[in-house]
Amino acid sequence: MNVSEALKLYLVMGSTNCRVFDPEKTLAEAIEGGITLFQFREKGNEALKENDCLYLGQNLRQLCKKNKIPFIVNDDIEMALELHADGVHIGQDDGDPYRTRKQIGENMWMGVSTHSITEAHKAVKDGADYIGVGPMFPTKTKEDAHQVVGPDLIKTIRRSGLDQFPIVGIGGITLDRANLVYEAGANGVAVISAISGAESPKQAAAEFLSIKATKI
Ligand SMILES: Cc1ncc(COP(=O)(O)OP(=O)(O)O)c(N)n1
Ligand SMILES: Cc1nc(C(=O)O)sc1CCOP(=O)(O)O
Ligand SMILES: [Mg+2]
Repeated sequence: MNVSEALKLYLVMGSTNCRVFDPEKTLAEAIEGGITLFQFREKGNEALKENDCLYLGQNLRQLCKKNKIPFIVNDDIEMALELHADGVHIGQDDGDPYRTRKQIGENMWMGVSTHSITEAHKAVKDGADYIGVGPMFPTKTKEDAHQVVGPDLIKTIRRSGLDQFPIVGIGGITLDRANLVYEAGANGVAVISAISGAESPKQAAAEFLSIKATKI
């Protein structure tokens, strides 16, 4: 699977986002529903620490491996290497992408968060394999989220020369709004609460996929 295909339905999640089931069951259900990429993002006041975090990461990594879903680790490059992850995701304040690339080598994917055209072009120049663009809509999940940029920023980035580069929209994406992100030109949507907080993560994931299939 190449990066653009993997971005189609990207579940981002950690233990603090799982409202109905435990993280392992939430991920297993979402995989059954058809997610195409997973990011382990263990964040927030109640986040697991050290060995507990590593243990959960190992379990989720195993689940992804068994089901051939690429596994990305958020922020923590050491953990990504320890878990033999398929990639890392870093934000604008998470350190130098060149250094990250040196640490992970050429075989792991590097995703970079962006909130403007300038950041998008810099991320590409710095060697990102994909960019996350957000927030698409207001979100309560990330306390320190940037101001909303909306799907229009994806359209503008596409028109600015990055017409084929792998792009995923993130932030406040629900079943009702996903269509706007796909239509703006994203390869996919990255979702936390709309899947990990759903009564049925499996059904939620399947419904996201059906939107992509019918509206593009
Ligand atoms: C796919 C994707 N896009 C953006 C982010 C946000 O990264 P960042 O700005 O570093 O914020 P945190 O997630 O670390 O709080 C992401 N994780 N994934
Ligand atoms: C992790 C994250 N990054 C964002 C960005 O804009 O870069 S918004 C966000 C939170 C996404 O959670 P939900 O799908 O529940 O809104
Ligand atoms: Mg980060």
